[in-house]
Amino acid sequence: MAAEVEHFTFGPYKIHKSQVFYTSQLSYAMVNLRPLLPVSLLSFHLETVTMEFVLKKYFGFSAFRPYQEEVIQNIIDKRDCLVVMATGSGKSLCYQVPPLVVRKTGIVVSPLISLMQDQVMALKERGIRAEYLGSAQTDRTIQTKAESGQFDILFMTPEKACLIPTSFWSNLLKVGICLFAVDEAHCISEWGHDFRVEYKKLDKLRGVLIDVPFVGLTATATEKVQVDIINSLKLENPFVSVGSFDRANLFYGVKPFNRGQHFLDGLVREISRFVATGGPTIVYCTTIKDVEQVSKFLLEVGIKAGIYHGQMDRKAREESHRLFVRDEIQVMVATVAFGMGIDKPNIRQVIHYGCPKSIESYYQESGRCGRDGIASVCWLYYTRSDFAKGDFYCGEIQSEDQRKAVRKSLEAAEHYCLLATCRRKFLLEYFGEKISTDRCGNCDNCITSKKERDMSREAFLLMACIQSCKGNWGLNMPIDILRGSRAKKIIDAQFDKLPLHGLGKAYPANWWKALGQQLKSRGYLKETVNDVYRFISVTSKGDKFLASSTPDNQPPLVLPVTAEMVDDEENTTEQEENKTLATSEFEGFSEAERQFYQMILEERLKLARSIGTAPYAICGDQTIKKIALTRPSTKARLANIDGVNQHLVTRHGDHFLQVILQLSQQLNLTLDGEANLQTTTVRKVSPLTNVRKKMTPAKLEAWKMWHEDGLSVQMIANHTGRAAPIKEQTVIEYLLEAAQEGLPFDWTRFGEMIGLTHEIISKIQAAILKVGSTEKLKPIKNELPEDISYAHIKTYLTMQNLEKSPEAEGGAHTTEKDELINSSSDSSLPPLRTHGTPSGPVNDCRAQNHLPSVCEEELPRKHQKVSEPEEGNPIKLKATESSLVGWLKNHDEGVTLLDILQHFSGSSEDSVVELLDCLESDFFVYKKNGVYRLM
Ligand SMILES: Nc1ncnc2c1ncn2[C@@H]1O[C@H](COP(=O)(O)OP(=O)(O)OP(=O)(O)O)[C@@H](O)[C@H]1O
Repeated sequence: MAAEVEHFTFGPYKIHKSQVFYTSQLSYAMVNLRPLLPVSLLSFHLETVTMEFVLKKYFGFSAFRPYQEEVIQNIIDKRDCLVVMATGSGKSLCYQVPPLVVRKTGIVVSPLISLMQDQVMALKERGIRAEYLGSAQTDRTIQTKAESGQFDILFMTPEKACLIPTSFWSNLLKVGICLFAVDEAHCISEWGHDFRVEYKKLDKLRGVLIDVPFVGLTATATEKVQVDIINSLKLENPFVSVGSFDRANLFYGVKPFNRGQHFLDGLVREISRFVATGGPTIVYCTTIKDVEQVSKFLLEVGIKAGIYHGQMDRKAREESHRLFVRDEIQVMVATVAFGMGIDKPNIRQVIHYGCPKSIESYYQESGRCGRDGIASVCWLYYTRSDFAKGDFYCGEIQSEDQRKAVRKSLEAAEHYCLLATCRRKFLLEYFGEKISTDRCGNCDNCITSKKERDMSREAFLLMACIQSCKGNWGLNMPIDILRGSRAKKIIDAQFDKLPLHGLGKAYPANWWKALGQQLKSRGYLKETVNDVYRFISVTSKGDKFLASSTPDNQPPLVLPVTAEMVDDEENTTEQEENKTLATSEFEGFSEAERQFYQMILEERLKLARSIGTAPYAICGDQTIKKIALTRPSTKARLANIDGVNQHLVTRHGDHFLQVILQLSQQLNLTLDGEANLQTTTVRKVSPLTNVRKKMTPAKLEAWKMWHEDGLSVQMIANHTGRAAPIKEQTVIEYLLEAAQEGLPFDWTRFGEMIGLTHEIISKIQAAILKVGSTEKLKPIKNELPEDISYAHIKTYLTMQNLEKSPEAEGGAHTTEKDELINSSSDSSLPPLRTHGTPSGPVNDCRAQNHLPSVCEEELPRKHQKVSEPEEGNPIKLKATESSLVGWLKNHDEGVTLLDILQHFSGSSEDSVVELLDCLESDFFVYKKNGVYRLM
């Protein structure tokens, strides 16, 4: 890292560094000098100041995951942090971003050399200056370079951190250290697994690294372990961020097995299926003997499998690791020695051949799977003898406390194996997380088929969906909706917006037809025939069933598994994992696009080989999928794809564009399509279940009281079942949140209850138009009369967000005054755009027959003034790089191409588009959902 400069010079301007704010806003200097500076100079400033810019530039992502921003901000503010988040949730970003924002070195202590090496490789591929110090480092100059601040991120082992001379730290402190992160911080605790004694000594550095925030990060820490980490690292008033442990994209399954030829044949068959679809697999064995045996079987059928265990020499282990991480071999058979040190995001299957020694290690090892969020599978095979290994695992452990902890963890692992109920629930509750549902729908126990079984949930879904179709269709339509079809007829009727859309993907169409047949024969459904058309509807018996059901809870409805269902269910059960992958992997892909995807994966592999890195370090599978679906023809469009960083565009952009063009021609695919990749992280956990997971019990309870028990907001607020009354405003917010989460919602009742009239809506719309953004409510409220409350504004915005037209949903009622206002409509106002839903079709009243007040034609004349200055502006502005950047700066919420063309009416559309293309490929401007924003 270069020595820190005191002043920045821009032509005649000299700015002291103190005038540059390291915040998510543009710097002081930029704001003041923007109109005078060419973009090439602005870039320097943009790069130094924004967290979002760092995220897109180096990582290619357009949005932080929920907790990341807070943790990063706290680190930048020099506060100690403890981050406990699921594997693959994006913890690393929390220590990777601050050094790039504040331009000081971040120190990261990591337990394994291989892990550090992989992370360094991936960071370098993003244009980040990263290195590591540890026994395997052969370059003796690294330490000297590091202490002069030449690296953004410096990894080191705990041993190195403790042994390195104090002069190293004092030199580095002079040039600047922005954080001291301890990754896999559970190693610090004797209560956790993987206890490492050197971790306990790290606290000594507190006295050396004064004023440097310490950050502990781990994916597996019970409350006890969290306390241990805080105490051991002496974290002072830490910002603690504990997220969900749920890995929703992972399927969990367990089977007992007997070691032997027969089982191994089956296992090899199963692995072959994954390998055929390009799904990297790890097989964890409990002994080296098993590693050798399983790999021998795999090699015999021609599967290239690597092995990894503690008795191999270091070189052989490293080579095995390298080949797997770089996609040169698809299967790794290993002992737990191949544990924390894998940073490969696209592992699709983790098999445990034998019960692991603790539930923590199982969670950690299985968690290596699907870190890129794509559906993946974790199978655990156990024998009863595995449970008797407690003494063996205790080995040489002296401490009685630790022996106890080891035994307890093994017991928990045994419990997990023998469980008859939801495995995810068990795992989450083990880590202290409560989930309100008993069935996740994505583990073997939640999907097991029987000859006769309770199909209440499926019946609920089908009947509710038929009801949503309002008796206007045959059985195929609701089935297609449940199965997530995006056929034209479904899009046209907006059935893809139904909360039920896609909830029935787990079963094929024939399965649903068989269920429909049964429900018909039992009087829950009826079919009427008109001419040659058949219409399906719910009978009064079906209505009663629906009335006594909630999305979480239905009265039992045990139905026989018919022959048609048996075939499908057996298939579903036996090959659940493959089906999940096969369907979700290529959801939304045409056959040609699927081929395109496979071919471009190959190209990425070749590119990675040629530059000596891992394919995932260039970009993740998820990004490759988006490329396969959009097939960008320009660097600007490539840069726009989530996961594409600046380094990739600069270094490999031309190569990628050439390959995309060539493959598109070869496969007869057009360029520049619109990606609609909603389902790449598809999982079998139903979204309704997720709703319950996301909503807190208090919110869900409020919604139930309102929706099911018909209570008023006032009654809910003062309900006697609650320890203390809550504010009515809070209840309203809870209810709006429930609507947002997709729970059934009666907008008419809600609108009436809060007194939302058309007149009020018109006023809110006009206020929004005047304020120009919906990001903050206060400015909107300030534009409105006293009697229009935040509840009105929030309700209106929620409906907009959910693309609910107040009229169609009955969310606003009409008063005489409303009619008067509506009759004085005017068509001169620009379309209303709300934050987050920039130009959705539902807002376009020419396409939809929705509430007039949502459309510009119907806004009252008195609001016309709002847009007059723009319209009446006689000066035709010309767009240049700096004028465009300057103007975008004032539109945080983004603008459409039309907005830009209207503002810069002195420039042609072609020249504006060309300018935008340049700005996009240079990472100044980012386009999302048709809206341009400054990065
Ligand atoms: N804001 C984001 N947007 C999109 N993807 C992200 C974001 N943050 C992280 N990721 C991706 O999520 C994946 C997992 O991230 P990361 O390796 O940081 O997880 P982790 O929590 O550190 O996992 P582990 O505990 O296994 O080390 C990576 O592929 C990473 O690129």
